[in-house]
Amino acid sequence: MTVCEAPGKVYLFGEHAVVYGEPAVPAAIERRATVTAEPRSDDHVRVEAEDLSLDGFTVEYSGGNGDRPDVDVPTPLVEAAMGYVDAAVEQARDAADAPDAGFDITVESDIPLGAGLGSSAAVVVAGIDAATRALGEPLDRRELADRAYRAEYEVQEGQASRADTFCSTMGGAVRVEGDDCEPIEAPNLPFVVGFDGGAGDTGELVAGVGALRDEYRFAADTVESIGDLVRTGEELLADAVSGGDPSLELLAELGELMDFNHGLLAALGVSARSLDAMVWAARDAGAHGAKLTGAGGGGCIVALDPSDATETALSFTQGCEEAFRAELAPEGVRVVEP
Ligand SMILES: Nc1ncnc2c1ncn2[C@@H]1O[C@H](COP(=O)(O)OP(=O)(O)O)[C@@H](O)[C@H]1O
Ligand SMILES: C[C@@](O)(CCOP(=O)(O)O)CC(=O)O
Ligand SMILES: [Mg+2]
Repeated sequence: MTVCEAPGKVYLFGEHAVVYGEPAVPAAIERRATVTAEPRSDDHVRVEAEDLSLDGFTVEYSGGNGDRPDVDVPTPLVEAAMGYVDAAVEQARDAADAPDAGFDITVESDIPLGAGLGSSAAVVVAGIDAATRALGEPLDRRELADRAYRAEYEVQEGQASRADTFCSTMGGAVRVEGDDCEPIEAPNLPFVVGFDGGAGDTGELVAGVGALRDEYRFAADTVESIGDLVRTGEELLADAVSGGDPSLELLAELGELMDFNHGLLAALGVSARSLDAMVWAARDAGAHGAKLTGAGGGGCIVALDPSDATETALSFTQGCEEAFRAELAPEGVRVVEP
């Protein structure tokens, strides 16, 4: 039995624009998805994913030949829910050259689903790592990140960047621009997350931005402006002391860019009333800056505040279901010793 856990992430800057080749800076946070993989003697894959519905469900299906599970829920629902785990298993089989490998898989996660904290990437990264290790074919982290990206790309029908999967694999803060992915040094940023209890559809939201960008020159310019903003933010981070507490001046400058980034994302149509309400509650409480994180449409915002004021204010904000401090996760995917 092999158990691996991989972190979720927040975007300091650059989501959506990163899909079109602009740079982005996500940072891994200490909320993790844990995947257990146990090889089976047959080619079946049995998945237990308690978080996927209120009651959870278990499905079993066979490998490689397109068989779908026989369960008591509509097939599109199962496929939507199972897509990422399925794609992770396929990548592991391919990497280990074991097309008929079967697994018992268990997924547990404290990353809310579809809320912009990268639950899908964490599940895919931890899943591929656990399954390849279970087959005795562990991957190096670059290959793991690459295969996890391919899994997300496939499930999201070509609408994915490498940002989430690379960040979840490596941990810490990373910079992604097209195929170019590098860990970067970053100070210990005081992230506070507000979660509205809802979710957005990543594929649909990415497609919406794509359509605007195709239709209007000014929408394409907005995407490019996000890229300019990210480059400005990167310079600020490069000048900061890595690992230490950031200066108030740096927080103020990063916060201003986060506010700007939120405005540009809202212009691209991916914010929501609940996200705007949480962003304003954070700013009113004295956060240095606040923005939605991830695909948007609903889900989470991220604010910068070393004090407790933002977390407290968010917890009293109508429409905010949960507020929490998100510690930077310096370590990416890792094996959990039983
Ligand atoms: N705990 C989990 N168990 C199984 N699948 C999960 C889990 N968490 C996330 N997923 C998969 O990831 C999908 C959500 O991914 P996505 O829409 O990209 O949102 P995000 O990555 O922002 O959380 C879920 O619909 C599900 O398929
Ligand atoms: C919108 C996007 O930039 C980030 C999506 O993040 P999440 O899946 O909502 O956590 C898409 C991508 O980069 O693949
Ligand atoms: Mg995702």
